[in-house]
Amino acid sequence: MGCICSKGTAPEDEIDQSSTIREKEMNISSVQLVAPAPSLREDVIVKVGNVGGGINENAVRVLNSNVSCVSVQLEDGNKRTMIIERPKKGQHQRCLTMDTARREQKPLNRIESFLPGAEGTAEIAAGWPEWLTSVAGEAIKGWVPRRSDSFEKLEKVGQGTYSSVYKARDLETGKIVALKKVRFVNMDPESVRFMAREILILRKLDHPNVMKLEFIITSRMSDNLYLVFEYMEHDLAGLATTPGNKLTESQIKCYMQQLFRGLEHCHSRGVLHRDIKGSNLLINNDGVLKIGDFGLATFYEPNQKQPLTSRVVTLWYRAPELLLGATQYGVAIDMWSAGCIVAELFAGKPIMPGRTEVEQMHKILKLCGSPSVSYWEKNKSAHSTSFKPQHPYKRCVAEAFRTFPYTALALVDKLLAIEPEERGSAAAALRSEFFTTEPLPCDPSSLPKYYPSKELDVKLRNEEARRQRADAIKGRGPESIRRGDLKAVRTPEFSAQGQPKTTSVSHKYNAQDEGGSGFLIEPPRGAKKNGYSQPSSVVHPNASWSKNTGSARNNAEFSSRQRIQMHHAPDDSSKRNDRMTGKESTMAYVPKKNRMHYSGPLMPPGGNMEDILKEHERQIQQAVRKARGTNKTNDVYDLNGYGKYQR
Ligand SMILES: Nc1ncnc2c1ncn2[C@@H]1O[C@H](COP(=O)(O)OP(=O)(O)OP(=O)(O)O)[C@@H](O)[C@H]1O
Repeated sequence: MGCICSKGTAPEDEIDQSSTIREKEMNISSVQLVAPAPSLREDVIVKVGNVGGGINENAVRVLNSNVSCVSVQLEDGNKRTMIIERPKKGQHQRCLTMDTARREQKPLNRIESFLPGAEGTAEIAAGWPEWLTSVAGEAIKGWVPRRSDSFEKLEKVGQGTYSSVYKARDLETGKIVALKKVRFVNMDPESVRFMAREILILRKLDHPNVMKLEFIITSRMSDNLYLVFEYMEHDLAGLATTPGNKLTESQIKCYMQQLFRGLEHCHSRGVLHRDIKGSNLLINNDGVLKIGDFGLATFYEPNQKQPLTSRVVTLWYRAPELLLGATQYGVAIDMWSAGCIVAELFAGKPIMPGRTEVEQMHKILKLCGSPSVSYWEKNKSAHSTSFKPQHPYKRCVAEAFRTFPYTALALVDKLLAIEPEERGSAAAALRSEFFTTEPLPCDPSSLPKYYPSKELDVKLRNEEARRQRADAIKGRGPESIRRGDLKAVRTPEFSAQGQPKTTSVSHKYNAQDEGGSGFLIEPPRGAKKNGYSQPSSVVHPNASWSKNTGSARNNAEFSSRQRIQMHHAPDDSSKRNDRMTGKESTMAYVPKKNRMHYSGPLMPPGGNMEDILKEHERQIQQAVRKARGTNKTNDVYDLNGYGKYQR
């Protein structure tokens, strides 16, 4: 049993300094979800008891304006947790209370369900550290943090670019969970905002095929932040590459059906994932697939004018329009990635393992054919000049995948349409013959139980194999062609003018007016400055991003020319974040002949793509041979075919 009160006017300026809450018993039996009590700080509550309110009113005066959830002892002897809502101008201040007994009966972590969401006035920061509430208040609104000592860490199970993932036990429920420890350096507000975007998006989604964020762990005293998810034993990349594990057609259909269902849900909630790939498709021992890692996801609206960044999606799964620098795009980019995955599962290897953006685009054109003249017109950008092949290519999807079952080929053919509009929606994919004809998708519960087979497990397995070949291998192959280098980068979106947003830290996230991001334009999540470790796939146009950096260089439309300038006329003093190590390194001038380019459209405008690619491949081959200490052509990549898995 609890109560809700609404009493007394509280002008906004007064509440900023302190808050007086009065509560009056009312029946709010609809309150189901109750937060654990946040710790009570004595300096917060100066008076408990009647402070001038009417009869039967209890009141507390709260001094600290950041505190919005307090625990108090009422006159009737009951202990109560009071969650303070800050009123809008002219509105009454309200507080919500619930008694301890009820809380103990139902120790849930969410309080959002009884907050008047429609009114949007609640601002809850119960026990959150200030660095988080001040920057990411909206993302944690209505939630209270779980305490770290309520989980037992078991082992590390994943290492992402931005996080470490641990298997852990929830000591309250005994359930095994995954703790994703988010890395921040210096608590930079920008990296906190990127993380907040991920949290906001995860909270908006609720579907069996989408990873659910269950809790967040932190405390007032802590700099750490853990996101708590259901524990998933596998990921699709790991399963697909487990030796001897050949998926049947109906098993592939089962996984892909779940992928498209999850995508359909994300898209219906206005969320683009922007990094669909096998290692982000997590699978549990019941065969349930869930889309994970929403670190690159964004809110979008079909006709939104706000440009989005094109520097998203891991290279092998990146749609051609993104490679061409599109800043207005939609669900079709996720559909393209999904098409690459369907084909990969049937082919048994990634279908377009490009090492650079130029090479990726070249592989796409070789497989999917040259687009129409109007396509180039539509996607006119500095990039398109570089990418446009001199000779038209014929589409050869049907030929390349002739061994695929007919319905799979038809689906892949549709999803790998060069024109985004032709790829259709996730709902349309689910209605396709692929899912409706024999063999039908099997039931997830009928899928075999596997040994843990995450990308990390595969990495460890491969490392072990490499060690065994140690005699032949002197050192490692060029870092740039390892899969890690193909990672997309977490980037902010751009304001309509392409200017860095100057949103103040107290500005609330608003997917509508912020063009989907709601964050300041600052170094991409991953750039050294913002605290996340540096991701790998891009060279930033402006190596030393800073808050005051001019807009043009931060513009989503920074041209390939700018990147070309970085490669071809590097300033000795300029620095860049090393894509492989995450460390800042000086970009020294290298004589043109010996320079190797691993990322980004590297061609001067008007360059001959075929020649450059040939030279590029020759250099990579040479480097691989050198690294392996052998002159024999290595088996790392089949440069004419589809290549082998590299992890
Ligand atoms: N819920 C989970 N259960 C088990 N393992 C998980 C879970 N979530 C993530 N992992 C593992 O941890 C790895 C890293 O997680 P995630 O992809 O979310 O982090 P990231 O820092 O965004 O990584 P990336 O660099 O791939 O974007 C995953 O590839 C996966 O193997």
